[in-house]
Amino acid sequence: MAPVLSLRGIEKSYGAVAALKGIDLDIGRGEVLAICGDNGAGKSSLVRIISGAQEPSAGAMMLDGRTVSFRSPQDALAKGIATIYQDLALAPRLSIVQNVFMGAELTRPVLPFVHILDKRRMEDLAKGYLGRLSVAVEDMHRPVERLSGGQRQAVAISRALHWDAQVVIMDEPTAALGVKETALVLDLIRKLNAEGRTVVLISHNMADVTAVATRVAILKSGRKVIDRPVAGLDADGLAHMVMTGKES
Ligand SMILES: Nc1ncnc2c1ncn2[C@@H]1O[C@H](COP(=O)(O)OP(=O)(O)OP(=O)(O)O)[C@@H](O)[C@H]1O
Repeated sequence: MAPVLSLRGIEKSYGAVAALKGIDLDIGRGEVLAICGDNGAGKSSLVRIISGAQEPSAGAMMLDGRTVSFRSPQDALAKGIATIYQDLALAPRLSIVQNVFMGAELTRPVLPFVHILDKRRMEDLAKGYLGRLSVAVEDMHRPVERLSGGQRQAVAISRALHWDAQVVIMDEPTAALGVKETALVLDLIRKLNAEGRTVVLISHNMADVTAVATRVAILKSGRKVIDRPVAGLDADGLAHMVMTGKES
């Protein structure tokens, strides 16, 4: 599988703390890559680097084989990498449509040089994105604070679809969710992947990882200690690897 994103020798230090130590990682196009590791292993630091939220202290990143650096999360998004953090960055009081198009509102001309919001088109498109994720919401003007946790994830993912993100990074997407909502979110990941999009899943939940991931990279004390297919692993075996940093 040709990597969509490659990391070579990525280091990140915070003063005297070395959070990432020489990470080499290839993220294959169309895979669901889980990144696991104990607290403090370096997962968040790695995500912040590939999402454009912070720069590495050393090392290189290649996007589609070309060296790249991201100036900001917006820059990474414009280059096809969307990150969905646990808080989802949604505006709770605003509607589904407003959240999907936040910062990318569509307009239409009504007079020369006069444009107004194209509410109909945004509503239709938002409905289409949720439909592609098999999430049916009747009222697209419902504030997102009135949606379930899984539906909110779907709104955040719809935003990534609007930007046509090729890589969607999801940081602990099921951490705050119950069983039913977790199942919905895992299904969203499968749907995204079925469209050919690459998903990077940061998770402490080994059952989620074995349910949807094709490959797992395990970090320990800032190093990548394991990088292997998920096939043939169960949640207990994976948990053991995360704890010991060794293949069992
Ligand atoms: N802004 C920061 N300033 C100083 N040290 C930091 C900072 N961010 C992270 N660290 C340190 O870097 C190391 C890796 O942290 P990081 O948050 O990347 O790990 P993690 O695997 O995401 O952990 P968790 O699962 O708890 O979120 C830790 O030792 C942490 O204390």
